[in-house]
Amino acid sequence: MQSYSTIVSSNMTAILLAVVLSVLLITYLIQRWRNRKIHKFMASVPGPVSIPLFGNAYFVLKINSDNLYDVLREQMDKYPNAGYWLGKDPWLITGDIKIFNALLSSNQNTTKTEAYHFFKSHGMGIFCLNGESWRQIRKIVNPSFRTNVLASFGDSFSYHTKTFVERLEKHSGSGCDVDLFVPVHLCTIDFICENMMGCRMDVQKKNLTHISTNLEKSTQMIFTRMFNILLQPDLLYSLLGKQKEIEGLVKDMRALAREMVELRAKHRNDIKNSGDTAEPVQIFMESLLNSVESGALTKERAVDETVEMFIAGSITTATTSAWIFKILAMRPDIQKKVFEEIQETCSLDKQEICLDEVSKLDYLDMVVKETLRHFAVPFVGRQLVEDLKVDETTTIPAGVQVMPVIFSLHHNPEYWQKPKEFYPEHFSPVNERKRVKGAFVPFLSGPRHCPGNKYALQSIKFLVANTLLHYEFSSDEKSPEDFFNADYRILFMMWPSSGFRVKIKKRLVQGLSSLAVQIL
Ligand code: HEM
Repeated sequence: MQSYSTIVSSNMTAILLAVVLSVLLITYLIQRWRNRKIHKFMASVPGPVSIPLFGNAYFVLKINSDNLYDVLREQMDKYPNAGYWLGKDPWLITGDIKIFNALLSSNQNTTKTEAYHFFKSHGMGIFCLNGESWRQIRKIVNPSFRTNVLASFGDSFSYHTKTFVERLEKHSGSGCDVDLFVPVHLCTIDFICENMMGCRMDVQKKNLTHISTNLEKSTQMIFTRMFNILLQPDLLYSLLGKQKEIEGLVKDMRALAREMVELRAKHRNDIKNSGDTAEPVQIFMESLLNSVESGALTKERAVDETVEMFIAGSITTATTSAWIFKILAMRPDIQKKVFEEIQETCSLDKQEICLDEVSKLDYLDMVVKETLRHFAVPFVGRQLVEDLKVDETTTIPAGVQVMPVIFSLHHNPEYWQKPKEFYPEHFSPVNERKRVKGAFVPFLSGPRHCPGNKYALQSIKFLVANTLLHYEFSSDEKSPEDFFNADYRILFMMWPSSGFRVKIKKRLVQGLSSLAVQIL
């Protein structure tokens, strides 16, 4: 027979358990009631089966940085506009143009999802900031991309492109494959350092390849972390030694950024002391240092912003340019057309294509845009802080996290004649006029669009056109007929799993054959 005290103790345990369960149930019901709009909305959109408590977290568990694109593409095929519960967080993953347009034009819903915080390992700047801090820095950044500022970059593009052409020389004619990413990236880093920060750092001449390869590795680590729940807690990340590893990878890039802030600050002082009162061109670093002088920003924040601009401006333009060289190598027909346009449009006796002429290369412009259609930033993320009205029948409630999937919109057969092919004619003037607004958004649109969009197009076209004057590109790799279903990994943008390998040969065209030699 059970003693009195045992009976009392087991009754107490049962009561305690009932209280705990009741509290949990009541908390759950209150939460559910508070979030009833979200639950109602999530129930109204299709999506994969959700398991109680875990939701669709199993969907994230199977993702790693190598299969991220495959998993997302497969999900988008099944559910072009779907709700996912990732633990307690409601997500809408969408390729719907109406949602894109409503979200991107919203002045209220500019807050990025929490996953962006993992980029703080690079630096806590404009890319990760939200609210007032973001607005403040955006005001500093915007003037750096005005037309008069962009027009002042010609000499710098020319100087660093000559170095790039010179560095390719050792690879030309060998018949061997060369992966172009690092050489192109060093060149776009040189562009950014001079045009945004006002410092000629000559990373190509100093052969600072580790700045590029380390940035590739740290970015890969951040993307892996974003999609691996186990790596997300800061403490665990540090204990596993990952935080130290990433800090080691970004150390020299941050040192370079700090050096540029110091160099430019000294340059400003020297000018002031010399009595020169001429107004300098308002490049990015000038605006940044004005804010440091006025006390609006600390010097440490200026270093963070310099790092962000360095990364945002260099890796994206390098990926796009490297893609173009690869596409031209795989598609000699397109390469021939681009080169013929250069011959017809530019006065080659100067042995260089200047910025003005670059802006007249319409077919090259179409090739760049088609490259961005296929291989742009694949998706972005926004946390709704206010209800988002999409149309008369649909409002997405505050609290939902929205992931607009750009590659899905960019391959939607409703907007593209040959969605899976590489077809520059998608951007012919006739087709551009016919296209629905918002169907092509490699730089997004609205208040949080990419401020570097015009600079990006200008620098990519300058580099590609001037390189084509000297070299022809070829490849043993066949151009995929279906780019949508090819193999990619994701590092800010889409990267070919097979790398950016091409063969390079000096171009032998009458009147041009000696150009590379003269430039060298
Ligand atoms: C082909 C080249 C480029 C592409 C495809 C591209 C694309 C994008 C996209 C999609 C975003 C939004 C990211 C998000 O919200 O998650 C963005 C933001 C940004 N981009 Fe670009 N970008 C390119 C080049 C550049 C260049 C050359 C610069 C600077 C020189 C630049 C500076 C920035 C900055 C500062 C942001 C953050 C803006 C903000 O949050 O307000 N980008 N870019």
